[in-house]
Amino acid sequence: MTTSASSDLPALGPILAGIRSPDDVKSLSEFDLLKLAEEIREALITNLSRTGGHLGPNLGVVELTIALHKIFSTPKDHFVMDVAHQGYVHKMLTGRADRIDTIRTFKGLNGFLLRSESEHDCYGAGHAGTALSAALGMAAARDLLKDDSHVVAVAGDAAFTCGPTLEALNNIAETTKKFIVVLNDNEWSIDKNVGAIARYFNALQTHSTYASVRNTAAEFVEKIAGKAARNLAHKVEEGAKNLLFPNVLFEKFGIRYFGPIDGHDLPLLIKTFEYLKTLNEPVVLHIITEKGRGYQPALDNPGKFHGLGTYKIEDGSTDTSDTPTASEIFGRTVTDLAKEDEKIVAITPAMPGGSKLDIFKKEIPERYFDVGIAEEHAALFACGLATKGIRPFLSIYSTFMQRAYDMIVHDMALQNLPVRLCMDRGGLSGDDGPTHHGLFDIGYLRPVPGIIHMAPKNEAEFVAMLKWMAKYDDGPTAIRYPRGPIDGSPVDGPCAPIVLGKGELISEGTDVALIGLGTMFEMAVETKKRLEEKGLSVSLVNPRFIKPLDNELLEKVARNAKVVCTFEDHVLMNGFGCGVIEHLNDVSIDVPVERIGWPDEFIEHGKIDGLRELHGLTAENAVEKISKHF
Ligand SMILES: Cc1ncc(C[n+]2csc(CCOP(=O)(O)OP(=O)(O)O)c2C)c(N)n1
Ligand SMILES: CC(=O)[C@@H](O)[C@H](O)COP(=O)(O)O
Ligand SMILES: [Mg+2]
Repeated sequence: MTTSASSDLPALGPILAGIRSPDDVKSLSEFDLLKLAEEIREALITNLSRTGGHLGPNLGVVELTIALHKIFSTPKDHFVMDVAHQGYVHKMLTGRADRIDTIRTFKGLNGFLLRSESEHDCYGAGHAGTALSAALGMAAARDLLKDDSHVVAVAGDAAFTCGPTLEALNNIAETTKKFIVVLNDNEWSIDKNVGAIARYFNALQTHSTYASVRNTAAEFVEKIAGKAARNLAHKVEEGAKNLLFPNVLFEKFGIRYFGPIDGHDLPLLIKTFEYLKTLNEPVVLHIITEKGRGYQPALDNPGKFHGLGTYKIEDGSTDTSDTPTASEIFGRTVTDLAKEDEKIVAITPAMPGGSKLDIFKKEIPERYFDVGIAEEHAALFACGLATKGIRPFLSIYSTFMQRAYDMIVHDMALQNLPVRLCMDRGGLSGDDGPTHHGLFDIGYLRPVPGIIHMAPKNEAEFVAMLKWMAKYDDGPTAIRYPRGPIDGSPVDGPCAPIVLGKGELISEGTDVALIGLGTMFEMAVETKKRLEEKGLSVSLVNPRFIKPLDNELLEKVARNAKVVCTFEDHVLMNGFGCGVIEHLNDVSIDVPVERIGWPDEFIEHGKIDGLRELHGLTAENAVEKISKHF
């Protein structure tokens, strides 16, 4: 393997280093393609050990992606990848191999496909379930425009548990002819895939007719690729299971099913795509792959290596921290609460590891529900439970909660159902970038009548709020908390009791009123210190509640201030600060309000501190904005 001349270049093998565009893939011999696959795996394992990323999913699609670029021609043809976290190989084969060591780093390659990053990225993603619908749109446009491009949607087995995927399946056969779906089945979501669809796919792999169709499979390959391919028969028998296995699910959708075949058998994949390309009907190719293929630590622990930070190549070990993450505090607390209250249940849409509800699953499995990648269903399911007096804690990342917004309004709030919405990754998420930053939940929840929305400033308050939510049965409650630790300022003494709609007045002053929401309270504390060094008298408030706002406390500090400043890990548009401005206006308190928060734009990927500095979420900037009023 070629190592870079200097440590700042990616480690690329000679064949991979020579790939400047997919055309370079097409000119390679089968032998070199197999070598290329080895070099891509080396490059993924080596470079991602330094940057982190979605190693497991990408190791699973090396042969698939090579075969796609061997047979099809982007950007004329279109590859639409579901979630697109498995797009690193595609990036390397479309002229970005020399930047693979920048993946998910500031100003580096995005961790998902991105239209603005390359003409070969026809569609961006980050959230699951979008590929088939978007690809169908491209196919319909192709038919209208009468061009002859091919559209290939690549979706994992878990993506098929996602509502929009099934909505697309319902439409494909009535909308277009030439359309290829690749079902990349590795039996894993982030954690083990769940539900009836996962079991159905598994049944296709193990169906007893496999043995009886071996000859048929060999004939199938001969039909695809001519007699020469027949000598691949032993490969076919090994790699191609039930090639012609009648498949109810897809056939009923009017989609011809092929597979399952070995998704790591590069010659077979190439021959199969060569054949499928000639068909003028919607088809699905079911391939069986291994998540983490080629790297034993990832094969041994697909959940950990789905997406991770930096790791040691030799054993896949990662740095650990003694400081618990907010998710760990959440998982532990809700599990302990559930041991005291049999009405408490936990729900996750396919994120037991990320939400740390795997703690709950282990200790109280009978009251734990993983519903698959199905946020809309998760919210409705929680509503149903709540009608019967059950106390559902629904954990969904803030960004994925956007999927369930109508259920929050139409089902939860309108019926005043006591569902506990636990929005993990509330705030900037960092590495994953704009598709994953949880920067809009205040904006989309604040207008909803009757909803309660909280944000804790530190661990003690987080636990206290969860305990309060466990008892509060008079309607929906929501709490937002960050990715990583919530180790804000240590509590001086026990956490003051949580009282609905009441914030905390930490100090009173006559010049400036600082209101720091959630984890941004820390920045308000630092700002207070700097302002006092300038001789100013500062009030400091921990609001605790976004809704209902503590109007009495807000009026008290605003009347005594020459300027108010709010701090939030959320966009400024319709954020917490807007609520403050609205109320002060409504009670005719005419005091200027400065706001520290994210600008009205999608924030790129990168490390949180660097992005805060870049976009002015700092105590320094707060002091500068406030000082203009004196
Ligand atoms: C709407 C939404 N919910 C949850 C996630 C988190 N997520 C990212 S990848 C993934 C699992 C995808 O599994 P699969 O489609 O089988 O692809 P694989 O990683 O196995 O290749 C999940 C749940 C997401 N990206 N989008
Ligand atoms: C691709 C995807 O949506 C998940 O893998 C996500 O990247 C997980 O985010 P965390 O790392 O914050 O759990
Ligand atoms: Mg999968």
